[in-house]
Amino acid sequence: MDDQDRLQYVRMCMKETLRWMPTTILGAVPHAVTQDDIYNGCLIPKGAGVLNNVWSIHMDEDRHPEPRRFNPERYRSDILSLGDSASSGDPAKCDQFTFGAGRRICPGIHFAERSFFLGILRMLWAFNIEPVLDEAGEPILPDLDKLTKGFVCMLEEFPAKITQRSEVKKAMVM
Ligand code: HEM
Repeated sequence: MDDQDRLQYVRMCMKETLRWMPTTILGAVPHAVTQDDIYNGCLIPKGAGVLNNVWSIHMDEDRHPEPRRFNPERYRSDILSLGDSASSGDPAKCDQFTFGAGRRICPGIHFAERSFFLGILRMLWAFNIEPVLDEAGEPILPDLDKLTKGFVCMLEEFPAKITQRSEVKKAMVM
Protein backbone atom coordinates (compact mmCIF):
# COMPACT_ATOMS: atom_id res chain seq x y z
CA MET A 1 0.00 0.00 0.00
CA ASP A 2 3.02 2.32 0.41
CA ASP A 3 3.15 2.72 -3.38
CA GLN A 4 -0.46 3.79 -3.66
CA ASP A 5 0.27 7.46 -4.39
CA ARG A 6 2.48 6.45 -7.32
CA LEU A 7 -0.16 4.15 -8.82
CA GLN A 8 -2.79 6.70 -9.75
CA TYR A 9 -3.88 4.82 -12.89
CA VAL A 10 -4.74 1.75 -10.83
CA ARG A 11 -6.75 3.96 -8.47
CA MET A 12 -8.52 5.45 -11.54
CA CYS A 13 -9.37 1.94 -12.82
CA MET A 14 -10.67 0.94 -9.39
CA LYS A 15 -12.97 3.98 -9.14
CA GLU A 16 -14.17 3.61 -12.73
CA THR A 17 -14.91 -0.09 -12.15
CA LEU A 18 -17.02 0.79 -9.10
CA ARG A 19 -18.85 3.46 -11.11
CA TRP A 20 -19.23 1.55 -14.37
CA MET A 21 -20.42 -1.74 -12.80
CA PRO A 22 -21.90 -0.90 -9.40
CA THR A 23 -22.64 -4.36 -8.00
CA THR A 24 -25.02 -2.83 -5.45
CA ILE A 25 -27.15 -1.49 -8.28
CA LEU A 26 -30.05 -0.38 -6.05
CA GLY A 27 -28.10 0.35 -2.89
CA ALA A 28 -28.20 -3.23 -1.55
CA VAL A 29 -30.06 -2.30 1.66
CA PRO A 30 -33.50 -0.63 1.47
CA HIS A 31 -34.23 2.13 3.98
CA ALA A 32 -37.36 3.87 5.27
CA VAL A 33 -37.91 7.49 6.27
CA THR A 34 -38.62 8.02 9.97
CA GLN A 35 -40.62 11.24 9.47
CA ASP A 36 -42.38 13.06 6.63
CA ASP A 37 -39.86 14.64 4.29
CA ILE A 38 -40.14 16.99 1.33
CA TYR A 39 -37.63 16.40 -1.45
CA ASN A 40 -37.71 18.50 -4.64
CA GLY A 41 -41.29 19.44 -3.83
CA CYS A 42 -42.41 15.82 -3.36
CA LEU A 43 -43.71 14.50 -0.05
CA ILE A 44 -42.01 11.32 1.14
CA PRO A 45 -44.36 10.16 3.91
CA LYS A 46 -43.09 8.72 7.18
CA GLY A 47 -42.48 4.98 6.81
CA ALA A 48 -42.07 5.04 3.02
CA GLY A 49 -39.34 2.78 1.68
CA VAL A 50 -36.49 4.43 -0.18
CA LEU A 51 -33.78 2.91 -2.35
CA ASN A 52 -30.47 4.41 -3.35
CA ASN A 53 -30.68 4.13 -7.13
CA VAL A 54 -26.94 3.81 -7.66
CA TRP A 55 -27.32 2.79 -11.28
CA SER A 56 -29.15 5.95 -12.32
CA ILE A 57 -26.69 8.18 -10.43
CA HIS A 58 -23.70 6.47 -12.04
CA MET A 59 -25.31 6.50 -15.50
CA ASP A 60 -26.32 10.17 -15.29
CA GLU A 61 -24.93 11.83 -18.45
CA ASP A 62 -24.46 15.11 -16.59
CA ARG A 63 -22.23 13.53 -13.97
CA HIS A 64 -20.49 11.09 -16.28
CA PRO A 65 -20.67 11.80 -20.03
CA GLU A 66 -20.93 8.59 -22.12
CA PRO A 67 -21.65 6.64 -18.95
CA ARG A 68 -21.45 3.11 -20.45
CA ARG A 69 -17.93 3.76 -21.71
CA PHE A 70 -15.29 2.38 -19.33
CA ASN A 71 -13.06 5.42 -19.05
CA PRO A 72 -10.67 5.62 -16.07
CA GLU A 73 -9.64 9.13 -17.23
CA ARG A 74 -12.74 10.46 -15.48
CA TYR A 75 -10.79 10.09 -12.23
CA ARG A 76 -7.41 11.43 -13.45
CA SER A 77 -7.32 14.29 -10.93
CA ASP A 78 -9.14 12.45 -8.13
CA ILE A 79 -6.66 11.56 -5.41
CA LEU A 80 -9.16 11.04 -2.61
CA SER A 81 -9.70 7.68 -0.97
CA LEU A 82 -13.24 6.26 -1.34
CA GLY A 83 -13.95 7.11 2.29
CA ASP A 84 -12.67 10.69 2.00
CA SER A 85 -14.68 11.26 -1.16
CA ALA A 86 -17.84 9.89 0.48
CA SER A 87 -17.43 12.13 3.52
CA SER A 88 -16.48 15.28 1.62
CA GLY A 89 -20.02 16.61 2.13
CA ASP A 90 -20.81 17.39 -1.51
CA PRO A 91 -22.81 14.58 -3.19
CA ALA A 92 -22.30 16.25 -6.59
CA LYS A 93 -18.58 15.62 -6.28
CA CYS A 94 -18.66 12.19 -4.66
CA ASP A 95 -16.75 9.69 -6.84
CA GLN A 96 -19.31 6.84 -6.71
CA PHE A 97 -22.14 5.40 -4.56
CA THR A 98 -21.51 1.64 -4.69
CA PHE A 99 -20.98 1.58 -0.89
CA GLY A 100 -24.11 3.59 -0.17
CA ALA A 101 -24.29 7.11 1.24
CA GLY A 102 -24.96 9.00 4.42
CA ARG A 103 -25.05 7.69 7.96
CA ARG A 104 -25.54 4.02 6.98
CA ILE A 105 -22.78 3.97 4.37
CA CYS A 106 -20.83 0.71 4.33
CA PRO A 107 -18.36 0.75 7.24
CA GLY A 108 -16.24 -1.79 5.33
CA ILE A 109 -15.42 0.83 2.65
CA HIS A 110 -11.82 1.33 3.82
CA PHE A 111 -11.10 -2.38 4.08
CA ALA A 112 -12.82 -3.05 0.74
CA GLU A 113 -10.86 -0.24 -0.97
CA ARG A 114 -7.51 -1.65 0.14
CA SER A 115 -8.47 -5.22 -0.79
CA PHE A 116 -9.81 -4.15 -4.18
CA PHE A 117 -6.72 -2.02 -4.92
CA LEU A 118 -4.34 -4.84 -3.97
CA GLY A 119 -6.42 -7.35 -5.95
CA ILE A 120 -6.25 -5.28 -9.14
CA LEU A 121 -2.52 -4.66 -8.64
CA ARG A 122 -1.71 -8.32 -8.14
CA MET A 123 -3.76 -9.40 -11.15
CA LEU A 124 -2.05 -6.80 -13.36
CA TRP A 125 1.35 -7.80 -11.99
CA ALA A 126 0.86 -11.52 -12.58
CA PHE A 127 -1.42 -11.95 -15.58
CA ASN A 128 -2.14 -10.91 -19.14
CA ILE A 129 -5.91 -10.72 -19.58
CA GLU A 130 -7.12 -10.80 -23.18
CA PRO A 131 -10.32 -11.53 -25.08
CA VAL A 132 -10.77 -15.01 -26.53
CA LEU A 133 -10.80 -15.03 -30.36
CA ASP A 134 -13.61 -16.57 -32.39
CA GLU A 135 -13.07 -18.84 -35.42
CA ALA A 136 -12.57 -15.79 -37.66
CA GLY A 137 -9.90 -14.44 -35.33
CA GLU A 138 -12.14 -11.67 -34.02
CA PRO A 139 -12.15 -10.93 -30.27
CA ILE A 140 -15.26 -12.11 -28.40
CA LEU A 141 -16.19 -9.10 -26.29
CA PRO A 142 -18.80 -9.17 -23.52
CA ASP A 143 -22.11 -7.40 -24.03
CA LEU A 144 -21.71 -4.50 -21.59
CA ASP A 145 -25.43 -4.32 -20.90
CA LYS A 146 -25.99 -8.02 -20.17
CA LEU A 147 -26.08 -8.06 -16.40
CA THR A 148 -27.02 -10.82 -13.99
CA LYS A 149 -30.42 -10.34 -12.37
CA GLY A 150 -31.04 -9.38 -8.77
CA PHE A 151 -30.30 -6.79 -6.11
CA VAL A 152 -26.57 -7.37 -6.42
CA CYS A 153 -25.42 -7.83 -9.97
CA MET A 154 -22.46 -8.07 -12.31
CA LEU A 155 -21.74 -8.71 -15.98
CA GLU A 156 -22.92 -12.10 -17.22
CA GLU A 157 -20.16 -14.66 -17.67
CA PHE A 158 -17.93 -14.13 -20.69
CA PRO A 159 -14.82 -15.92 -21.97
CA ALA A 160 -11.36 -14.44 -21.35
CA LYS A 161 -7.81 -15.65 -21.89
CA ILE A 162 -5.73 -15.31 -18.72
CA THR A 163 -2.04 -16.21 -18.89
CA GLN A 164 0.95 -15.63 -16.60
CA ARG A 165 3.09 -12.66 -17.61
CA SER A 166 6.39 -14.55 -17.21
CA GLU A 167 7.85 -17.87 -16.06
CA VAL A 168 9.22 -16.17 -12.94
CA LYS A 169 5.78 -14.86 -12.04
CA LYS A 170 4.25 -18.23 -12.87
CA ALA A 171 6.61 -19.91 -10.42
CA MET A 172 5.68 -17.38 -7.73
CA VAL A 173 1.91 -17.71 -8.27
CA MET A 174 1.67 -21.50 -8.67
C1 HEM B 1 -16.75 -4.19 -2.49
C2 HEM B 1 -17.12 -4.47 -1.23
C3 HEM B 1 -18.35 -3.92 -0.56
C4 HEM B 1 -19.43 -3.27 -1.08
C5 HEM B 1 -19.68 -2.86 -2.54
C6 HEM B 1 -20.32 -2.96 0.03
C7 HEM B 1 -21.52 -2.27 -0.10
C8 HEM B 1 -22.37 -2.00 0.95
C9 HEM B 1 -23.62 -1.29 0.82
C10 HEM B 1 -24.19 -0.69 -0.47
C11 HEM B 1 -24.18 -1.22 2.05
C12 HEM B 1 -25.52 -0.53 2.41
C13 HEM B 1 -25.27 0.93 2.68
C14 HEM B 1 -26.56 1.69 2.90
O1 HEM B 1 -27.45 1.17 3.60
O2 HEM B 1 -26.70 2.82 2.40
C15 HEM B 1 -23.29 -1.89 2.97
C16 HEM B 1 -23.53 -2.03 4.32
C17 HEM B 1 -22.67 -2.65 5.19
N1 HEM B 1 -21.44 -3.19 4.89
FE1 HEM B 1 -20.58 -3.27 3.06
N2 HEM B 1 -19.77 -3.44 1.18
C18 HEM B 1 -18.57 -4.03 0.88
C19 HEM B 1 -17.68 -4.59 1.77
C20 HEM B 1 -17.86 -4.66 3.13
C21 HEM B 1 -16.87 -5.17 4.06
C22 HEM B 1 -15.49 -5.67 3.64
C23 HEM B 1 -17.44 -5.10 5.28
C24 HEM B 1 -16.88 -5.48 6.63
C25 HEM B 1 -15.60 -5.71 6.85
C26 HEM B 1 -18.77 -4.54 5.14
C27 HEM B 1 -19.66 -4.31 6.16
C28 HEM B 1 -20.90 -3.71 6.05
C29 HEM B 1 -21.84 -3.48 7.14
C30 HEM B 1 -21.64 -3.89 8.60
C31 HEM B 1 -22.94 -2.81 6.60
C32 HEM B 1 -24.21 -2.33 7.35
C33 HEM B 1 -23.99 -0.90 7.81
C34 HEM B 1 -25.23 -0.27 8.46
O3 HEM B 1 -26.36 -0.66 8.14
O4 HEM B 1 -25.08 0.65 9.28
N3 HEM B 1 -18.98 -4.28 3.82
N4 HEM B 1 -22.21 -2.35 2.28
